[in-house]
Amino acid sequence: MQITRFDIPGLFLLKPKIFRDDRGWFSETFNAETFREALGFVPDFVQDNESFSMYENTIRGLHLQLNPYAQAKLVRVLSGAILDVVVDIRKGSPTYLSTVSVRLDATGMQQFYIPAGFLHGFRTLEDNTRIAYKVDAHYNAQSDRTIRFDDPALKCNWDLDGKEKLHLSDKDKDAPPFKSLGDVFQYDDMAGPVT
Ligand SMILES: Cc1cn([C@H]2C[C@H](O)[C@@H](COP(=O)(O)OP(=O)(O)O[C@H]3O[C@@H](C)C(=O)[C@@H](O)[C@H]3O)O2)c(=O)[nH]c1=O
Repeated sequence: MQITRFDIPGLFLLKPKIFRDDRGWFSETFNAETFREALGFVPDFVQDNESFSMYENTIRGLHLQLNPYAQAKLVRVLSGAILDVVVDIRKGSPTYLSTVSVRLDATGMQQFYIPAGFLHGFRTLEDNTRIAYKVDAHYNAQSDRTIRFDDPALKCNWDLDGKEKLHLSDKDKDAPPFKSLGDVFQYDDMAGPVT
């Protein structure tokens, strides 16, 4: 498994081994032992999610679940492509409010590991984009929060030129700014494994 690290410790881009032959290919998309060997820990994933977006420039996010339902996520693309965007919102983190944008696509088969304590969202880069992600805490509607994807206080790079027609849910269109959230995550409580 190939691992790429970022300026924010704890985020990883993983590229599992792909076995190609005359029929096509095979890949283990998650193996707890391989994950442990690569990163030194294994998230306790409890839920697998998929979403399908019909249109390019669909934006989902920025989302989080409050504790005790805060989620680490392992995101990959099954068809199409996304720009995945995260923001470190762990108060006291050396990289507090730093943000990373990373392209994931079906052909690259990259997987993006995002620890708990981050805002997460993505923009589809193609029509008919389907993503799959594992999470280590169950969905909890009462803990679910959304923050404006284009909040200027967050400086996220969505790689937009302003001319695109964006597709957002009503919830995401009406999302409040980051400052309304308050300090919901403390770095000392959730620094997580950094390898
Ligand atoms: C996320 C989620 C949603 N739902 C339901 C609630 C709602 O009726 C419907 C659609 O939910 P949403 O509009 O929140 O779906 P979506 O905008 O795709 O939300 C997702 O966005 C990405 C960026 C994330 O990071 C995820 O954690 C999640 O927040 O599905 C579940 O039943 N379980 C879940 O785990």
